[in-house]
Amino acid sequence: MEYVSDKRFPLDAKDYKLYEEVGEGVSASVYRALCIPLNEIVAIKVLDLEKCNNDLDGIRREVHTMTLINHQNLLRAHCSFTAGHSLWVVMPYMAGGSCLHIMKSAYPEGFEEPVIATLLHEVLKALVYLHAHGHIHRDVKAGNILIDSNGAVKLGDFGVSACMFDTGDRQRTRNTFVGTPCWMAPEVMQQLHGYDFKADIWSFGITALELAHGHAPFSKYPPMKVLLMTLQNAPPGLDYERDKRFSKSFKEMVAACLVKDPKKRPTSEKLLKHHFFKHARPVDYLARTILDGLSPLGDRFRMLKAKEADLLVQNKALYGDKEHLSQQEYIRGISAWNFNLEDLKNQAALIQEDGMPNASSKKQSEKDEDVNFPAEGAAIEMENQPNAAPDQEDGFNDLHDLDSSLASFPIKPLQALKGCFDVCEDDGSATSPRTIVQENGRTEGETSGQSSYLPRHVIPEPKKFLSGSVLPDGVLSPKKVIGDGERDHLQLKHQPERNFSGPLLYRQKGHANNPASAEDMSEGAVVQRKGRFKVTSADLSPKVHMNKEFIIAMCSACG
Ligand SMILES: Nc1ncnc2c1ncn2[C@@H]1O[C@H](COP(=O)(O)OP(=O)(O)OP(=O)(O)O)[C@@H](O)[C@H]1O
Repeated sequence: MEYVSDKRFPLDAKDYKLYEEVGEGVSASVYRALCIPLNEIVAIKVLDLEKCNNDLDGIRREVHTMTLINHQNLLRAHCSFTAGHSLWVVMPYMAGGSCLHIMKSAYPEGFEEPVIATLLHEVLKALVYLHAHGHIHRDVKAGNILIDSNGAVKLGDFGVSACMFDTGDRQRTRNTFVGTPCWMAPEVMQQLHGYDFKADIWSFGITALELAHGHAPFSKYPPMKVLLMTLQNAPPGLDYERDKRFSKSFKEMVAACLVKDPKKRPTSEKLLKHHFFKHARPVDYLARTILDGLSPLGDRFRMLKAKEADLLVQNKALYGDKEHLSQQEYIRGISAWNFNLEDLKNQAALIQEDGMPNASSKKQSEKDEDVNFPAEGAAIEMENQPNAAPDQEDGFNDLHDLDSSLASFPIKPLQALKGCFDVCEDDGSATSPRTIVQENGRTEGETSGQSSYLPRHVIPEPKKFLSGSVLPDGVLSPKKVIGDGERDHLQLKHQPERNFSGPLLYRQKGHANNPASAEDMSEGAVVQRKGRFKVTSADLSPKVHMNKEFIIAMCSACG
């Protein structure tokens, strides 16, 4: 169902009054606000453009998608404009907040099945619409499912969405590594043949588990481990024993989504017909159940933030290790993993510690080889389903040593890791492209020989890498909780500069004459964004080789 709003939201920060902060994401803070001329409460996402200087394409895409979409289950932006050094995206205020925040506040063990069915039903309708219009959301997760005070559900955050109809550089984004690791489909991690809207179906299945348990599978692990576990282990699922409270149809629906072979996953349209969704109720049921008795969103957000800050300090003092920090970051609701080379090295060290070559890993490898994927949309008898791995779902099993995990990959393992990190083996080969036809029919160049592990199509043009600061110094950082006095200051600092409604145009510094830009480009191999990571391939710069050395060191350390 589509809706049309003919209200005209002003494009000037002076027409809005910012109230409390109600959410925080990778590069943005979200505030409750009043649109003064319309006397309407809205949410304003304030993106610090300076912090996003590597990903302006992503921001442009998000805002563009948010203004074009028109479906009751998708969060549509009213308008957007720049204010000072920030981009403001004005959108409907969803007073219940995200499902993740609701769980963290009141349902740490997850929701009851009728609530889950109702939530997922609404989200799936949004996916059907997006997919039919050629979009892949690429970041379906509880943190991006927002609820209004009347129970209305909207899927938000198009920060990493991609359009299937795009051509050229933008289509190439479907061969980059974007998303949040726990929710990321194996084929997105592998980057071998590109991926399509079925990646959202995998994330949808992971989100179902997240809503059922209060956290996503593997959420306690750092991204490197999540990658390996997703690729090597049987898919997570609901367990007959542990998840007795859930129905067979729920378990079947999850199992149908979490099939490693994307071709065997149902389309969103087909999934919508699954009998599990017969249990979905009208959305006011959500208002009467999970929203009932909750304190206002701003208060919840402040309390969660304070609690999590305490926990972080405690855990750092107690453990000081990455896994606990990673878990805490997940609890914060923004899954804020740092993903840089030093982190990867540290994470590799963790894997080595845990990765004991043992009988169970051998057993697992054999088990994985036997994996049978259920036919698309077919009913699955969970008892006989070899690929459901409920005991691994929370990562209880030790991670196998890298060697055995490599052996159990359904594809060439190093290829998968190379896919993850865009390792190039041979500079020279980059100049001898061969032509491959991808599954999706596109024809792309690929390097030959060993370098064919790295599909050439994932190497963006250098112009893809935005470099340096796009805006002058003195950027406002709206990340901290602000008091009223500070808020006025914040609002004053956000003086509108240019109107970014409609097609967004960003000033970009050319990198040719700019040494700092060249540096940025070489770092393009791993684009770090808190919360998600996006790995793209730059040219064959020294830093890319650092990645290669790292992978090789890691492989030999674990072998
Ligand atoms: N319209 C809204 N109404 C109420 N709360 C919102 C709204 N939009 C976002 N939020 C809250 O702010 C949080 C962060 O917003 P958002 O997800 O858009 O930021 P992000 O930087 O893209 O984050 P991430 O990458 O972690 O998903 C959300 O998880 C949600 O709790």
